[in-house]
Amino acid sequence: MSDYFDQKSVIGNAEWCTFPSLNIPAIKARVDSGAKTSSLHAVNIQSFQRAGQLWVTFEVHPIQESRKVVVYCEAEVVDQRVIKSSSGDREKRYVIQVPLQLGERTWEVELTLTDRDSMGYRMLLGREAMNGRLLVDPQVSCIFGDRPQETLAKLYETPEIREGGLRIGVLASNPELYSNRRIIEAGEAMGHEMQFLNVRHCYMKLDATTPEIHYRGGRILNDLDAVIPRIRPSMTFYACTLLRQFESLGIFCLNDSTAIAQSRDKLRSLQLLLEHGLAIPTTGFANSPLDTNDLINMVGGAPLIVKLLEGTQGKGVVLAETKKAAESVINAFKSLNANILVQEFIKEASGKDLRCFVIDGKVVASIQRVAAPGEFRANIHQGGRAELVKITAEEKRIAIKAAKAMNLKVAGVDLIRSNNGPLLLEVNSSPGLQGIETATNEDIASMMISAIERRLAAKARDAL
Ligand SMILES: Nc1ncnc2c1ncn2[C@@H]1O[C@H](COP(=O)(O)OP(=O)(O)OP(=O)(O)O)[C@@H](O)[C@H]1O
Ligand SMILES: [Mg+2]
Ligand SMILES: [Mg+2]
Repeated sequence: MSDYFDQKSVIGNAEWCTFPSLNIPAIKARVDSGAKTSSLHAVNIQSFQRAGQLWVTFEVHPIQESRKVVVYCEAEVVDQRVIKSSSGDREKRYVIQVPLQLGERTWEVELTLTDRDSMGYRMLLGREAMNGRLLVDPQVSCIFGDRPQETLAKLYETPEIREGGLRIGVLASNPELYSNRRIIEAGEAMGHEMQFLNVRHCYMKLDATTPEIHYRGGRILNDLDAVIPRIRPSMTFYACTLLRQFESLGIFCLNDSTAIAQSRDKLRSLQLLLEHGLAIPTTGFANSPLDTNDLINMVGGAPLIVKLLEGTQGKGVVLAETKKAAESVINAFKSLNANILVQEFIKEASGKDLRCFVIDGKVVASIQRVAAPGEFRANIHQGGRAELVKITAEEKRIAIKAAKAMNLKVAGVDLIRSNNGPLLLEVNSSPGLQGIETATNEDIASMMISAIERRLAAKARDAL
């Protein structure tokens, strides 16, 4: 029996812990043998690959009820688990394994990372981490010593602050997406503080005197210098509301809410492009199936293209080879209440289109996408491949003009080459980086960051 007690230390209901590998000298943990795993309250969790392994970067606010001290951490991910929180929500969390120092002893523990700071305690010490080592005396706390305010102030005297760098939020949905990872990587390499902001985790306070945007857990985002929106179509409505709020707080958005909203409306965009004197394939749109026949004639008859207004990645684009097929497809979509447009088929494009990446009124890279054999859609998602292309001066001029017409600072402009010259297909407000960076070897992510630097430098000069 004496052996049993020799191997174990008694701890109280709360203890100060140290995580040497995370550079956290002191964090107060709630001891909870009712919980299996231990958790650390982390925000801005972003995953990345290092030497073939999944890693995460995250920020810890080690001091209770304060967000002033921020420790930037990174650790290898050892597992991902779905955890049911006390509120009953299921959340997928990263698990890391790090040495924990408590008193004189140090041992490896598993921690799940979660961005919800539970009232007060920044850490929960669960029973798995205690097994074989610790016994709990629930009546006392801080048996291994307290850390008064002065001690904490000393321990955290040198929080990492990047001088001169900007605070840039990447407003998106998936931190693991190539484009989002690249933008964060490029921003950090250029000395900025990059924060991945999940659209769904942002919420806002509309108020005449103190408008705010909060991030899940309560962090306030009002002090950002800029936001890079990378909005997936399904999140357009909510994300644009958030962007309007950022704009009203004076935070620069690389692509503003109005421009994004109108670029997501295919018909509105085509109308705008025409208003600016840009050529598009002849396009028809009608509300009623009664007008199908004339609609088909309007765009020059079959073969023709039918497009779902809400489609992306080529999914809602159909080629109808004959008039009969066109009628069936149009009427079928209509009967499902889907909004569609019909468009003249540019056969001579032979499954190729051009993607021009425009930043701040310049074409910074362009590729040609070539459809898979037997396919007319050039989308990479439909098996198309990207290849290098030299675009003409006219194509360049059209791409720049299209981005400008849509008022987009960053745009992916899609063109096809017809017998009557280049025609515009669409302008994307969150163009992907993977295909185009890989094919051209250009560092487009850094160019996006530079656009923010230029803009904010100009703003600062104006303020002088
Ligand atoms: N009128 C047309 N004539 C010939 N080919 C076309 C025409 N419209 C579209 N295509 C081909 O189909 C592909 C997909 O069409 P489009 O870009 O309009 O829709 P989408 O790709 O679904 O939208 P998004 O690019 O926003 O994901 C084009 O890249 C092009 O290769
Ligand atoms: Mg497209
Ligand atoms: Mg599009």
